[in-house]
Amino acid sequence: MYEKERLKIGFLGFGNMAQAIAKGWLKKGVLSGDRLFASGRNLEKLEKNTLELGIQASSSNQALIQAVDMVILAVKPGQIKDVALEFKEELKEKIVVCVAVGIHWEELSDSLAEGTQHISIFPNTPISIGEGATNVEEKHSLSDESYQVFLELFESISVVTTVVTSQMAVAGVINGCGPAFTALFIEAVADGAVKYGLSRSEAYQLASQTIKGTGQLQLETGEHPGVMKDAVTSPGGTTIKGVAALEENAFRSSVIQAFDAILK
Ligand SMILES: NC(=O)C1=CN([C@@H]2O[C@H](COP(=O)(O)OP(=O)(O)OC[C@H]3O[C@@H](n4cnc5c(N)ncnc54)[C@H](OP(=O)(O)O)[C@@H]3O)[C@@H](O)[C@H]2O)C=CC1
Ligand SMILES: O=C(O)[C@@H]1CCC=N1
Repeated sequence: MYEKERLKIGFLGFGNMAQAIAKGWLKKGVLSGDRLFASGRNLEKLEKNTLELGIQASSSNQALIQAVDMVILAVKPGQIKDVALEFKEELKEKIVVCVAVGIHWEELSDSLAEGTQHISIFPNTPISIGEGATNVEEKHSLSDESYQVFLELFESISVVTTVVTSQMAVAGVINGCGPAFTALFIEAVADGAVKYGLSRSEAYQLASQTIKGTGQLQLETGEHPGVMKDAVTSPGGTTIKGVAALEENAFRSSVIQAFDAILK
């Protein structure tokens, strides 16, 4: 029986994504540092990231797996299968959560022992402040009890969406790549404002709060984005002039082409 209060979680690979998840749990007080473990190839580099968070670091992946109940595989996609194969025996008794882009349940199964409880997910970086969006592959081999524990942990720092295997890639462009697209937009908006004399800090604050508020408004009202746009664009007003200029430069088509670039 897994109890959230006693569960120990290990990050095999402690880069950007693993740190974001750990920070989210710590920030939200879901888990304390003594329940979190991380392993990496270079202990000195690893400790730079673990010490400030109070997480225990190890240069041995094997020791990490043995010390925990849940293992989060957070190395690069190209390294996942090698790591899974190397520690196949040790992972047999654990809950394995794979965050690698493009490594779905079926694929990872080939590198793990039969019967291993594992699930593939696609989180995003805002999880570090408890505002993540996590796509979870529908197909998994966690027991009901393990799945409940997993869900509770990830729902505490993100909105969890169950996605069929064939749509994991497209959904992942929205939540996984989306923070980069959104950051580009924030930067561009600020550049526009700075050009006309607003300070960078004021521009970033205004831009980020406007994106946050608009997203929240859409989530809470379920309003069609076009209706939200219409509510701001008064006839002959200022906003429609800006919308027209953006469309002249194929704003929406540019975004759609980003999906083509990633998925084709
Ligand atoms: N960043 C993001 O927004 C998202 C990332 N992901 C997925 O998360 C995973 C990690 O990505 P990300 O955090 O960005 O990448 P990083 O390169 O930041 O992190 C990967 C980490 O794995 C470590 N590592 C490599 N090989 C081993 C090994 N054999 N044993 C232990 N540790 C090892 C690396 O250490 P070292 O540097 O010393 O080699 C590094 O710290 C990827 O699979 C990615 O697809 C998923 C969704 C979003
Ligand atoms: O670009 C990448 O490699 C991953 C996918 C989503 C975020 N980072």
